[in-house]
Amino acid sequence: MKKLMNGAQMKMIDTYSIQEVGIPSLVLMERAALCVTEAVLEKIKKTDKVLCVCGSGNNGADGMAVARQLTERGISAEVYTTAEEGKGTEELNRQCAILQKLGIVFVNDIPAGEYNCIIDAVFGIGLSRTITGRYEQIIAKINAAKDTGSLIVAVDTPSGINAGDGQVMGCAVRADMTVTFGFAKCGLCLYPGRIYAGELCVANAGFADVRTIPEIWEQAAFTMEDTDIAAFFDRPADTNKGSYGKLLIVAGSENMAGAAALSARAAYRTGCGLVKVFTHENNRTVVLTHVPEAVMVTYKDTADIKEKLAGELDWADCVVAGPGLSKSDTAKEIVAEMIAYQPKREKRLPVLLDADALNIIAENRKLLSGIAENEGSSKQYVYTPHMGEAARLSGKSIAQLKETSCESAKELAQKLCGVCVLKDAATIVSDGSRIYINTSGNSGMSTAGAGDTLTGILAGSVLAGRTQKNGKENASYEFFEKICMGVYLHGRAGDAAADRFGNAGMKAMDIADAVANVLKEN
Ligand SMILES: NC(=O)C1=CN([C@@H]2O[C@H](COP(=O)(O)OP(=O)(O)OC[C@H]3O[C@@H](n4cnc5c(N)ncnc54)[C@H](OP(=O)(O)O)[C@@H]3O)[C@@H](O)[C@H]2O)[C@@H](O)CC1
Ligand SMILES: Nc1ncnc2c1ncn2[C@@H]1O[C@H](COP(=O)(O)OP(=O)(O)O)[C@@H](O)[C@H]1O
Ligand SMILES: [K+]
Repeated sequence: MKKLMNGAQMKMIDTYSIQEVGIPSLVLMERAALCVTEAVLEKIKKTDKVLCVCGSGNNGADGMAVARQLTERGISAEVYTTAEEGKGTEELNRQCAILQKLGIVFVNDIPAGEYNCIIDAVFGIGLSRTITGRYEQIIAKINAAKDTGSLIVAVDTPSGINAGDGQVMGCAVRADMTVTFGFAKCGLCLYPGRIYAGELCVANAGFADVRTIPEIWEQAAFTMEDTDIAAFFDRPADTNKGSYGKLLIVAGSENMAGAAALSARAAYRTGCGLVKVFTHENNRTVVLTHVPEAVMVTYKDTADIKEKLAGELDWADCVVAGPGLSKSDTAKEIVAEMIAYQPKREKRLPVLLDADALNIIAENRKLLSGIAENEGSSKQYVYTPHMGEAARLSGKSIAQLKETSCESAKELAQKLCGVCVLKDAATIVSDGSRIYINTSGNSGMSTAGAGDTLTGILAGSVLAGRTQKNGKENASYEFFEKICMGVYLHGRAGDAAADRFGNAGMKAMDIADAVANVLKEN
């Protein structure tokens, strides 16, 4: 697990390192700049010309230090700065004075086509308002240079991108690479900031260890990495299929079989012990053709559907409900029964609600209050809305949700009394307080059925943690973390499917099957 910081948290880390621990500001800056210099040297030729475009804050000071370090290495590096003499930060004034003594050239324009590489050091985490006027022109000139083939390397953040939410504050530099300090910033993992950042390189600038400072560490968002996968999906030798959980998938509707098949296949590929599909009788052949390992429980009409479902809920260790379910009266009855059933059970059943189950809830607020009354703090419900479904659940527009995705996921989790997986190109998971930002996946996953595979993978992830080497439930990971891991694994499976079939040609079933490859390789 890797922490992600916003601008304010990073500022606290900066201040703590300097004021509490006593690491001099210029030492941090020198190390930060060295990381940029090394990254640039890997990308350019000895004869290339570099221009460092520096603002009047410490981001600009970093840029000046980079100009000095490149000059030391024999590279032609010049500086353009917006800072008036003596009016920058203390560090900037120091860096500027050194450059003047060294005779480094200061220029007064950013001509397109003249420099092979431009270092964007206009704004970093100190960007505090919408960019207009002179700064807008500077950013336009950096982008124009990019269009003529200059390599653009951003220092800490692409200038104009909000480090917290990834939004463009008026305009922003389109970098080829961003060297960011200490921690990846949330805004460089969220869209559109993630695109503006280009290749992201997280550099160790020597900040003090902040793991013991809850205001920073506990509050920070996080993401998963490949190195986390093995621990979640550990499979001890002395186990049987019951050790990996019994999953009930309530999905599909009359002649809608694909969603159930995708979810079930993905669940098995994630390591589920036993998967039962509860669906309309007409779907039996299709589901079994794709997942012969599945157990089928089918219905033809609503006659005894409640009793049938209750029996299966008793059997299950986890339930997925909603993919391909439709909004028929039968589907509505199923969702209502599932919610009414929870308080009757001694042990709370993890219930993952997706697609039409969410639409049914959005249209019937009584169901929501049913959940709210019984859930308390147990948080066993997981909701997986895409932006359209989230708009229906929250009453916000899709544009609003995208601009405030972290806050929106948090609010939805609170409102729905569970864990919200707000699906998008950068999926956010929240339990109402914590924020997970997903960094895996690709545009090939924008394909029908990709969400159905997510439900199976999430269930697999929840159930994988059931067993530890001693046969007891794995308490090392919280329910919320298991869901975050499922989201990460889904994206990695999408990446593996794209490696094999390409972004355009891959399809949802490829994602389901590729989970096996990802688990095998990690
Ligand atoms: N030891 C350290 O401290 C270390 C710091 N590090 C580096 O410092 C960076 C943070 O530096 P920072 O805090 O000085 O902020 P920075 O990003 O340079 O911007 C502030 C300036 O921009 C201005 N401004 C803001 N918005 C504006 C707008 N829309 N339009 C116009 N102006 C605007 C703002 O003006 P003001 O609001 O004061 O009027 C101020 O002048 C960080 O990202 C990293 O690169 C690393 O070297 C590690 C060690
Ligand atoms: N560009 C992308 N990058 C990363 N993940 C993506 C991208 N597009 C879609 N996804 C993921 O694929 C899934 C699509 O789900 P959803 O929209 O519910 O599809 P469907 O309803 O067709 O099954 C989500 O988990 C989403 O995060
Ligand atoms: K910058």
